[in-house]
Amino acid sequence: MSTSGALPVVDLAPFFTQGDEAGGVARATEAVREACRTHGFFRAVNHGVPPELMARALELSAAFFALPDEEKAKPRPAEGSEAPLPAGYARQPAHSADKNEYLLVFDPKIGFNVYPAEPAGFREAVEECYAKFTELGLLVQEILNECMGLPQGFFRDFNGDRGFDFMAALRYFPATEEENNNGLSAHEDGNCITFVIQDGVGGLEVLKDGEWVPAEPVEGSIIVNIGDVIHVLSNGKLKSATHRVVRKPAHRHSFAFFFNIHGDKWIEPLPEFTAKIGEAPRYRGFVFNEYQQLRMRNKTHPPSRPEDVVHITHYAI
Ligand SMILES: O=C(O)CCC(=O)C(=O)O
Ligand SMILES: [Fe+2]
Repeated sequence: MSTSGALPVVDLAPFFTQGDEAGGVARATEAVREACRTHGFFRAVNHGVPPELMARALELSAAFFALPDEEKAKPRPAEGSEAPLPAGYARQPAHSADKNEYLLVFDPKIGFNVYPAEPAGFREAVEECYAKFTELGLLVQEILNECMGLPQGFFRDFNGDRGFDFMAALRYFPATEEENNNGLSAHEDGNCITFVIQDGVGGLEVLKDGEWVPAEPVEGSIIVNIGDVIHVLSNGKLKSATHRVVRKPAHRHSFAFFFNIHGDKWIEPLPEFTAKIGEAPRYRGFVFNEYQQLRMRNKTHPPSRPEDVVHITHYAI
């Protein structure tokens, strides 16, 4: 497979400016719709997250991951924590095909988080980023509400609980000569909407019509992608695209923010994409937590055959 093309770019500026005589909101909404139908990914610019904050968070994250292993291992999940996933530092196990390490955080308001003592200012930058990504998630969710033709405020009601969102500061190890240079295996995201910021190293790639399209680093921009929940709700009209990270000669740093949904939610294709337009549902319904657990099992007990890994196709009709 070759690499070609580029991700669609969407300028979100019209959502942050007063007055819309020129119809910028409608054009940007249409651009999001088109990108989500064709690629499942787009590059957002003028998204409301300050570029200097993104740069600072990435720099401080690089300083954290450069610490000795004993230091990095200190932020461990609190004993008996009820967080949906273990908060704090983790490294992929040696047997894993994925060669990366990460620090996982939840909404700072909930109190699951454990932070490293160093570098100074890292916690503040992480928390500021988290708050800004939450705002952006709410905005993009509103845009999807519009471009999916759903009743006004549908997502605000259906997905108003932010307790399952989380963010990972990631570091990928440099490519080596001996192994395959997998940083993160090809996968689809299981959540609603994902936001990624990255340093200048590169390596994130998106599968589009059988070709890997690089999501190249462009300073100040944010990569946005649709996850399996939106894919199912839209009966497959908005794509949860397969993507991966290929390792490069240098360490790569990124942040991925997962705008998620409560685990108890029932997920199934919405009437706007089925009964109302005379189309058959392509997925059966499921409780979101059940799918999360199946995805987790893929990681903790990877099936020996790749075809046995659970994807959203598990629920395909
Ligand atoms: O680090 C990246 O660029 C992407 C991370 C990602 O795809 C994920 O964590 O699901
Ligand atoms: Fe992903």
